[in-house]
Amino acid sequence: MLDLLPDLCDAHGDQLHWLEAPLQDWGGKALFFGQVVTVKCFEDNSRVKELLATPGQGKVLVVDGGGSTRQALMGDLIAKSAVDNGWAGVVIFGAIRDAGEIATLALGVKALGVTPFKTERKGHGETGIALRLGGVNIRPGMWLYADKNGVVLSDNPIH
Ligand SMILES: O=C([O-])CC(=O)C(=O)O
Repeated sequence: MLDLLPDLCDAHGDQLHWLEAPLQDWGGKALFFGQVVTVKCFEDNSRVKELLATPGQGKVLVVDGGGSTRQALMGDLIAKSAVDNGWAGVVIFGAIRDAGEIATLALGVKALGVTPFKTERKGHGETGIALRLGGVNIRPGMWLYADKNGVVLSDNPIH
C-alpha cells in the first residue's frame, strides 16, 4: 500500500489531527505509523541519539527542534541505529544530514530540510513531554500515521 492517509481520513477524519507543516520525506519508507515518543531540543541531538539507541518497538520519535535547519538532529549513523532498534520512523521539526544514505534505510523520516552540519552534543534536551507542532498538541503515547500525503495523529490507535 502506498497511500494510507486518504482512506484513514475519509473513515476516521473526526478522530484525526492534521499536522500542518512543510515536512519532506527523506527515509526509505514513506508510509509508517506507530505510537509517539517525544523529544524537544535545539541544535543538540544528544537525546535523539540516546533514544534511537534504545528499543523502538515500532514507535515513532517526534522531535521538536525549534524549526532550526542550521544543524542536523539526525545523520545516517543515528538513523541506522533507529532501524537496528526497531523504530518505525522519526519526524523532525529541524534538519537531517546524510540524506543520500538515509534514503536507502527502511525507516520513515520526515524533516523540514537538510544541512551538512552536525550539532554539538552538550546533553541538552527534554524527553517525554507534550509538544505543540503544526497546530497539534502532541502527547507521548498518541498514534501517528504518515505517508506521502502528510502526517495525522490520533489519541487512540486506528487499525
Ligand atoms: O552524529 C551526529 O550528530 C549526526 C550524524 O552525522 C549521524 O548520525 O551520523
